Amino acid sequence: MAEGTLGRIREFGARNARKLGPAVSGPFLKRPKMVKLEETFPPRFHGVSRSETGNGKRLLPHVSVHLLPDRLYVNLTLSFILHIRDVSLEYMRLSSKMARDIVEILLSKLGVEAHESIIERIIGLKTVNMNYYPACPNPELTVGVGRHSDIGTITVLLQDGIGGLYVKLEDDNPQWLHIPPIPGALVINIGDTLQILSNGKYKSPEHRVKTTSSQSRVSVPVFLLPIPTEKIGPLAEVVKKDGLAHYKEVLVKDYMNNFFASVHLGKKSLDFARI
Ligand SMILES: O=C(O)CCC(=O)C(=O)O
Ligand SMILES: [Fe+2]
Repeated sequence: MAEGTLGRIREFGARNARKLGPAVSGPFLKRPKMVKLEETFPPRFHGVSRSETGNGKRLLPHVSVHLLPDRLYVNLTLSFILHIRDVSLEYMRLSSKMARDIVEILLSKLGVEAHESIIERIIGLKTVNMNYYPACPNPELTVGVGRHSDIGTITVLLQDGIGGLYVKLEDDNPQWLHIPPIPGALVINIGDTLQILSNGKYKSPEHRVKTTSSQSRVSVPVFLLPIPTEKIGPLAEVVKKDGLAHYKEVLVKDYMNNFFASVHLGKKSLDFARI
């Protein structure tokens, strides 16, 4: 399934990158150059988006196609994306089952009983992105995906064999560790939501993606997060043990809007909920 999914997306990306690039990057091109180089994520939460890349003159389409569950899919207007919709939704369905098991274990390690209601509350929304990063002749001119932590509860990431994903080690030791692709392995990321829920016990890793000059890369993250109208804050059981809450309760929608309102700035996104 994983190989099939990657293959379909690679083929789709290679075929459509040029078509998608100009279609989605129009408004983006009007921004000042510095912002272009810094900003790498769509300001919108769903739809088709692009990441930037460019050397000032020539735009190299660097496409990130975000597919969401049927319910929200209406926002996707480029109909040719429908060709890979089914394969990615099937992949999302399978991988979210496994992610749910991991979330249950992580909750139980916190001393929280993983009732159906809490699970639904914290991973009620599942989304899948299909990232196609074309090879960039001069990777130094592109950002790939800028440094950020994922905002949801947990992310299951499938990557092909090219590599380029880096995770930052401790804040006081700002070193970037390459996460090498391992055949058959998935990368599991804790997101900001789980950091908040666990009152900081689980930490969302800061990560970024660099492109290569010779080969395109495909990755498929499945994000599990609370629905936007949900509120998140440290879980009562954890706060009781810790004696105080390090985060305040926030509306998921507000957290997302704050995250997508600016360029990626590492873990600054968490300041929105920090006490
Ligand atoms: O492409 C990757 O390996 C990771 C992409 C990523 O960090 C994201 O979509 O949040
Ligand atoms: Fe990410």
